Amino acid sequence: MGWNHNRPLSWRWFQMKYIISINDLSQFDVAAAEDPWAIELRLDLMEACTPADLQAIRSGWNGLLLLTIRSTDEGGRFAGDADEWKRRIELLLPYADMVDIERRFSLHADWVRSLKKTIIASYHTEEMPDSDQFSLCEQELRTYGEIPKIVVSPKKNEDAVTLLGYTIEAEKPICVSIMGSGYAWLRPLLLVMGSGYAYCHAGNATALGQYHIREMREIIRLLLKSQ
Ligand SMILES: O=C1C[C@@](O)(C(=O)O)C[C@@H](O)[C@@H]1O
Repeated sequence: MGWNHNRPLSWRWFQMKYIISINDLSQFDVAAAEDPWAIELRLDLMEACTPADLQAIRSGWNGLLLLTIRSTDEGGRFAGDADEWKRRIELLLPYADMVDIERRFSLHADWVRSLKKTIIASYHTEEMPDSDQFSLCEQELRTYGEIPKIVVSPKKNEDAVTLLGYTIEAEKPICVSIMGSGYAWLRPLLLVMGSGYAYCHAGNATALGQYHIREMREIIRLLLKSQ
């Protein structure tokens, strides 16, 4: 089922969900003050994060909490296996609403779902997939997660147009984004074309090409203001 092309773009504006990604718990209050849909804790980038830390965060935050452990193969700093991944996250899971799970850790998806957590099934590549590869990846991610997230690396302008087309045609919900700073301008356009989620920062980017949440909101407001 593709995006409902009959809906006005302004309707899409209300569907867009901004996630602020942080790599240090000291950034949490600044992120929460921007009132994002969710805050992502990049556990692979943090020195320490304890259940007590998350209990304190939960007491003052009504938004959604997303836990992410990004592998080194997909752009992060976690080099452990799936069982180490589970050990790293299990004591923190009670405080989370959502968990990002890469395919290599997906053998634990049923356990995460049994704890009533929403799964963002993610894949990050430094390549630009063709249509079949994108569709196959989307289908595989949907076998274990409610929200597939596909982050790719456009190499030329034609790839940017192609990626927008994949996003329009993909089943929803989906998160489609890009790696690197070369095509950062695609991030808001992917939102407009049907990606339901955008990762932003609130002062400390966790990835190249991220916009501050206020920038992203303003770009989207200007892009859609005539709708
Ligand atoms: O996968 C993503 C997207 C991201 O890499 C970005 O480019 O904004 C930031 C990560 O923290 C997040 O888990």
